[in-house]
Amino acid sequence: MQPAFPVSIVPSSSAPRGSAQRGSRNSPPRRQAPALPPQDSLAYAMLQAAQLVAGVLEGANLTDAYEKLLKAQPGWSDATRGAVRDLAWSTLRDYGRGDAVLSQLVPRLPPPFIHGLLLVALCRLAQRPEQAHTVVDQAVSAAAALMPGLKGMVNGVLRNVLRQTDAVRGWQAEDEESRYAHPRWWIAEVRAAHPQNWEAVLAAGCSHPPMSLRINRRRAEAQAEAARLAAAGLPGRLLAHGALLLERPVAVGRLPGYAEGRLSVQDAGAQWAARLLAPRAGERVLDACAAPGGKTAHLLESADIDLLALELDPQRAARIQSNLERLGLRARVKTADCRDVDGWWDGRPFDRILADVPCSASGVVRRHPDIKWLRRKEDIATFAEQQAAILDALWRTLAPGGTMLYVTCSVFDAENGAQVERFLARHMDAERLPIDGRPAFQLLPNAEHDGFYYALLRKSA
Ligand SMILES: C[S@@+](CC[C@H](N)C(=O)[O-])C[C@H]1O[C@@H](n2cnc3c(N)ncnc32)[C@H](O)[C@@H]1O
Repeated sequence: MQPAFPVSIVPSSSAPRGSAQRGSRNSPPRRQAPALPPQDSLAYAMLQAAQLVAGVLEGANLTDAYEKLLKAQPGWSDATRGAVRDLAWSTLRDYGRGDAVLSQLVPRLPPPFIHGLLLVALCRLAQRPEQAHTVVDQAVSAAAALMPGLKGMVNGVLRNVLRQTDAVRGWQAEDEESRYAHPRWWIAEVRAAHPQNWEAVLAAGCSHPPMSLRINRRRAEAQAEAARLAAAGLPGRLLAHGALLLERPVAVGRLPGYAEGRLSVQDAGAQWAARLLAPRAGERVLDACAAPGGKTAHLLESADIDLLALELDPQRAARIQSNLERLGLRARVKTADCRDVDGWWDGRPFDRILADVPCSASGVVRRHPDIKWLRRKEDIATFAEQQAAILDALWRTLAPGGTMLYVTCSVFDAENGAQVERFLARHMDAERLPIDGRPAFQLLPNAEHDGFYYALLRKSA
């Protein structure tokens, strides 16, 4: 799968000098800071990606940091935005691979920017070995712009890597974290939960994610919409449950029909939620952890229901409203902690509840590769506690005979099967309804969809 924006960025020496270059002929003479490379150069994209990677190494959220950067750089071309994104995301997907090499070649941990830059360069060298010398030159230019005193070190390390390709392969193969590009504890969790498929799950976690669309059946017909997109150069395949899997990802702004609310971007795995909960016209439905509202909207597209959407984070709650407006849908949206039932519930029970709980996001790690670097094993128990509290609180608000769909985008058992087992042990009035003949529906990430877990729980009448 190709990245959304193929990186077609030129080396800095052949690029025209861009507006990012500091100083001008008319400026008064002063001590010159080293010039930034031109914006359309690989060196510039590497420099920006290195800063994003360095931020993550110090604990920053990648998506937030990237969005902040885009706001600060409104003049970037699509190519520059795409190149920076692709370099940063690819580098972070490669967890452990660069560090297996650096631990052999660099005696002391370099400053975060240089550490990030070396990781970006190593990832790019692995992706484009035929451009090895350009990659090294561009990495050195990036270092020269921000930390000129360390450009010789960057040059030396990367040239060493080029001279020792067999040794590099050996170091990476020896080390489990490098071989599977995931933290060791994570590998162990996946291996225990999915003994037959653990290597495929880890490989999917390092791949480029697919892009799927959800057709708004109130405004468009699936086959006709797929044909319209194909005619516009965006071919795709309709999957059995109605999701349209695009052959190639595309920027949302280039999707015809998006602004008109005929379609939304939603992973094919996430599109099972509305089908499995299957609300009927007139029912009272609660979407308890709703932002940004993808599943809320799908539920409303599928039936005329009375829906309450809850969300803890007020900024994220605002995104639900704007998504619903684009799609021509209506729901009551409330900012609330769904565990604080007395604070938001009017006492009228719900026929159906969607509990799409906060989780480790280990099933969508290829979209958020910073979580491989930031999560700790202990976080899983914290998520599991939070999930149990949410399930117990919501159960009070479900009508006798009603159903609750428990959803995570995790591949860890503590958040999935083990969580549901513990819930069933605590609630004698709960039974698990089989999904397609199985006790639960675990979708493992692959080329069609991300990783999700679904369990359907029914309250005794
Ligand atoms: C997995 S995301 C939901 C995705 C959403 N269902 C969708 O399909 O677009 C979980 C959401 O739950 C929210 N959340 C976390 N704890 C919550 C709580 N106690 N009450 C309500 N919302 C909560 C998070 O802020 C986050 O937006």
